[in-house]
Amino acid sequence: MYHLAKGLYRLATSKEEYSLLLLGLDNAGKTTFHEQVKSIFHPDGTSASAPNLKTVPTVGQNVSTIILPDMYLKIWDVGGQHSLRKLWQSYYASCHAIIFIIDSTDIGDGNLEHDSTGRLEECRLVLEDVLNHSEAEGVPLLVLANKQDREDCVEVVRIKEGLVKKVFEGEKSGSIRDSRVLPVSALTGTGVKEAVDWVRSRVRWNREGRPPVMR
Ligand SMILES: Nc1nc2c(ncn2[C@@H]2O[C@H](COP(=O)(O)OP(=O)(O)OP(=O)(O)O)[C@@H](O)[C@H]2O)c(=O)[nH]1
Ligand SMILES: [Mg+2]
Repeated sequence: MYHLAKGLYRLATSKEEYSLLLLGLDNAGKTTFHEQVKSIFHPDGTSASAPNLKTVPTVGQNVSTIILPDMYLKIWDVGGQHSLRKLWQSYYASCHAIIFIIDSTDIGDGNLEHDSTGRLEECRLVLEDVLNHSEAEGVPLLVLANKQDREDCVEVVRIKEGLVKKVFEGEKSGSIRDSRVLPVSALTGTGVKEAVDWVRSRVRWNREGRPPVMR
């Protein structure tokens, strides 16, 4: 009887947990975004606090879990430096969504067909590599055009047309995945809540394809 009651209690109180992987080149703003998310949604039930925006390049990973009314969202913020990118693939099989963050001030004019002064080509290669990995197949992908607070940023429509659409057209598996491109400023927090809301709805939508972990 005790075990039955305990089981029923667990069932009634447990929640779905989804994992979110933050990717992007070094300096794109992943950790800054992560800090804003933590400050807005308060991880592990802690009280609200100002975001820590003094980031240093990530070596390894930063992990947090935010508690939402209907789910736990576990966030994996990994290092984007060249030598660390080979570690990303070990997260693909267990993540439920990927946020790929782009520094909109470091991609020339945002169009692959033009000569570029920034890291556009590097960004394309890295994004393509993520999308073509078999374990990332079908995982919802949110591309964030970050640093939109800066005057020298490329605007989101240009990034969508000039980079993301072209990468998607070349996706090897031709797999169907939910995707979206949104503007954001991780530094000021503009667009951060909308980004998390998109992920929340998409991981739920994809729960048959990638079932959550019950906690
Ligand atoms: N103006 C502006 N600066 C930003 C924004 N987001 C991040 N930065 C700055 O960009 C730099 C890099 O930010 P990080 O969040 O550490 O970048 P990262 O992607 O985590 O870098 P790695 O850990 O090396 O992969 C920092 O100086 C941030 O303050 C933004 O939205 N606007
Ligand atoms: Mg970082």
